[in-house]
Amino acid sequence: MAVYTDVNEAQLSRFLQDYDVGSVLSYKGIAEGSENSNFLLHAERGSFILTLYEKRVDQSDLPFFLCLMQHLARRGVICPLPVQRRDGELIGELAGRPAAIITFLEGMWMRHPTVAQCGEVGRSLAQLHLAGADFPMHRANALAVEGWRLLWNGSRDRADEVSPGLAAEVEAEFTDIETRWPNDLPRGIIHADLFPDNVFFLGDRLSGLIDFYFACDDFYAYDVATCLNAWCFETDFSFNPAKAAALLTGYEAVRPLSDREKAALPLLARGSALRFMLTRLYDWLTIPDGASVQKRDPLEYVAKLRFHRDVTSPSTYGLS
Ligand SMILES: Nc1ncnc2c1ncn2[C@@H]1O[C@H](COP(=O)(O)OP(=O)(O)OP(=O)(O)O)[C@@H](O)[C@H]1O
Ligand SMILES: N[C@@H](CCO)C(=O)O
Repeated sequence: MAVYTDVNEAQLSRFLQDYDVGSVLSYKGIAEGSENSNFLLHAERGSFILTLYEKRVDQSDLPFFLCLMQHLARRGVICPLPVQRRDGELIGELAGRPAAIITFLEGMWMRHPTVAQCGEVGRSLAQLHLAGADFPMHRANALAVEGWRLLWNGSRDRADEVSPGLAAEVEAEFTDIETRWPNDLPRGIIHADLFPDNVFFLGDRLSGLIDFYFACDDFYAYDVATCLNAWCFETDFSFNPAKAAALLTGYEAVRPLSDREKAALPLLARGSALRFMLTRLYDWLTIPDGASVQKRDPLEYVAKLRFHRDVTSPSTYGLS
């Protein structure tokens, strides 16, 4: 579930007086998501998502996330547009939490994306990278290599509870990845969490990208690597080369990858698999069973890590 903070009608009506959306027709909490409290809001002038930002989001990052969505939406990326308050601000306060309203996007996320949908994601990711190139704000990636160490320090001692031998395997990964991690690939704004549950489709047409709350500055090719992991493996964790080729072809139709970016993909995909394994492992070990936050399987990302470790050429991903 993802309603941590309840909002009553009087509080909401008062909050909406600062906006030009008319009065509330109806609103209800949204179960999906885990970071923030989200509500579907029908107001006289349209449908919106109302988000109350909870403790896992650093409040000082909110202007970056909301201004980024505004910037991208104005440049044609299909993402929510934050609604400005009458005073021009994008962030207000509701029930004691920072809160914002963004436009509602139609569509559904795909539990089993098709090859064609992977192509659409690649294309949209490249559009996002190009549209973000002149965004003037910056945010370091809190979950870049140094951040992974902090997560690992909090889980290493219990990693073998999840899978025997995992601690030693991850230590070896760290040594290798930290030594070889590139420092000079093309970089700019990345989404950093473009998983299927953050992409809506109407049929094969992509109808929205959401959840920019991990967006930051990092290598564009790292974002591509994250999408390879999130979109191009099947539920039995097997790699689907047709989906990878479609995703990369879609991406390159908009923003061709340089030879150095291509050559780095196996390592970046390994690093990205390690990053998501670590956040999942940390949650797995620290969130109590039965808590409202959904725990995701870290072993899925151990399997992906092992796959990329054996990749010797980017041609495995369908690149020449
Ligand atoms: N602009 C939007 N249009 C339509 N639905 C939306 C929109 N934004 C969010 N949602 C809905 O709200 C749900 C939660 O949104 P979101 O993924 O941003 O939440 P979150 O709390 O940041 O969760 P997490 O980071 O765990 O995915 C989405 O799965 C989707 O159903
Ligand atoms: N996409 C992440 C969850 C955080 O948004 C995962 O699947 O581990």
